[in-house]
Amino acid sequence: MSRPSAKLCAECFPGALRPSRTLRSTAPLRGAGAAREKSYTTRRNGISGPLTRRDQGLSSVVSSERLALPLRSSQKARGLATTGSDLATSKEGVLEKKNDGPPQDGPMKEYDDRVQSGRLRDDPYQRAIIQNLQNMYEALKDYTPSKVIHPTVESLDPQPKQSFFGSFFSRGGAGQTSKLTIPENLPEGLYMFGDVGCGKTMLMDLFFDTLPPNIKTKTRIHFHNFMQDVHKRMHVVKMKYGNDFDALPMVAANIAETASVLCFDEFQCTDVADAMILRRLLEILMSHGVALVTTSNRHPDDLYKSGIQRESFIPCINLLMSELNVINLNSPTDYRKIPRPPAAVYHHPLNEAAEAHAQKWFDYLGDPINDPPHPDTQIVWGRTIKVPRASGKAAKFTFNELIGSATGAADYLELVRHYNAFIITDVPGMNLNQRDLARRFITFIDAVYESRAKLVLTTEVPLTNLFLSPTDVKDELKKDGDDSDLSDAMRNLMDDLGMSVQALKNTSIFSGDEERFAFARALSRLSEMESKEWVERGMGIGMNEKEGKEDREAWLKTRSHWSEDNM
Ligand SMILES: Nc1ncnc2c1ncn2[C@@H]1O[C@H](COP(=O)(O)OP(=O)(O)OP(=O)(O)O)[C@@H](O)[C@H]1O
Repeated sequence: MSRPSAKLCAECFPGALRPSRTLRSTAPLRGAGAAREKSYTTRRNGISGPLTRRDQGLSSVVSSERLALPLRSSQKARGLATTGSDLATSKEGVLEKKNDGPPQDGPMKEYDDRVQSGRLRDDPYQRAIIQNLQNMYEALKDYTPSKVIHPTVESLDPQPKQSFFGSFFSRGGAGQTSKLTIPENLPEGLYMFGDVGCGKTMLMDLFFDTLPPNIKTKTRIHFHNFMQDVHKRMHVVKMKYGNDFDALPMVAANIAETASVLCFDEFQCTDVADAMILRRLLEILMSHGVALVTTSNRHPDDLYKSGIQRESFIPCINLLMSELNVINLNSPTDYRKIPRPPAAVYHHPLNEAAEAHAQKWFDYLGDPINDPPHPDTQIVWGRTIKVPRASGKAAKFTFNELIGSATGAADYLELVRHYNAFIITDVPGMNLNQRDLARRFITFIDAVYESRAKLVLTTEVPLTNLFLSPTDVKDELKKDGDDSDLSDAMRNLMDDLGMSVQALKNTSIFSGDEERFAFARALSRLSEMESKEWVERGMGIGMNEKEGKEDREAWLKTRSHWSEDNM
């Protein structure tokens, strides 16, 4: 049966008839991105100095000192679209959070309040970013997203066969000029990037919490979880209409229906499956009038750096550069490194005391009286993950059991949905030869951190040497053959407990920036997760029954990430 092409068109998206900006994905959109270019600075652990090659690659970075940009005329545009996104029911029960909180004054006022009450330190770099978030808030106050128009099944039927990658990267026009249009009145989104621990997520959350009340639907989600959900939804649609069916527009329309503001934490692309659909996905979302805000550890130019078919991903980078305000949070402070009382959740070496340590925490975080330790299982995509010891909401694994039975982000996300405390014993020091194990373990640490769960470890070596021994680093640095570099890097290494980001940047141990960031972030997160505040949150320590209950509820609320609630 011959059916119309699956190319997105005005017929599927009548929004094209509204005043709009047309996307042309093939022509380099650098012009638009470059137009926003102001100047750039670099943050290397607070050390200023000549720009490195990588820094110079940040050609379109807007320095946070210069970020108080005027609103665009489109941001000022009012009332061009009709109301339509104030529906709050999600078809598949995911993705949406209804915004029916009290009217707010916006992120700037909230930041001031938190600084005044001592909850935040005043940080001039963050203030510059907040000014941009405040601008977006002002634009959103006058924004009425138009009604989402869902594509028809006929319009999405299969296109003629192409190569596997080719068909995904180019469907709907990555390789051609797309007919998608973005409404003129859509407030310009934000892409905030910067080093680990400098406050990107905190700023985005603050913005999310203070969105104006006219924004009826909003979602804040970890990007990993978001993409997982998108793939799941696509799978469901394809099961229904066939493998060649162009599921993405349908899925994107459903998402747009549930979120007129979409905030992504830790935007990244490490996976060809994501790379294949990202540009179209974001483009369709914006064409439905979804305003995007995202945090990332990297500039758009550095996304998917050594990925398969990287060149096909360039239109996605161009889209981010042209449609979002790309800003660098170059704060020199890693807030996670600010000393906090350690709660001794990590123990090394693997001696007799280590097992006692693990048991003590398992008893404390689990529920040995009502739910004595027992084996448990969780199912991910039809696969079984064995949990050797579970009690209450705590799970205890040896490192080998964990890495052997749960091996990827999907598994770890499933685990953090079911448990809120993890005791992992016998963690070995990992060196160059165990990169794979280290990668998996870092993914696990990220999942635990994101879900605000608690983590107890017994390790062979101190945490700072966990993924890399000083000998590895020394050997690696020697390869440079430059003594001054070597001593500098080694001094950094020693000064910063052997693990400064700068020293890592000088080595080739990690196969790319993606890994270096993941590694540095994991260490930063581990240090936050050993703080007394982290460990005691929700445990009601030193509180009466009522306070303890409130403390627990507040903590469970911070854990109630989108995926946890809804998947
Ligand atoms: N101005 C501040 N004063 C006090 N604490 C802060 C401030 N900014 C951020 N923090 C705290 O520092 C920690 C790290 O911040 P956040 O998670 O936002 O960093 P990030 O840049 O998103 O890091 P990553 O890239 O690793 O996700 C959080 O606990 C956050 O609440």
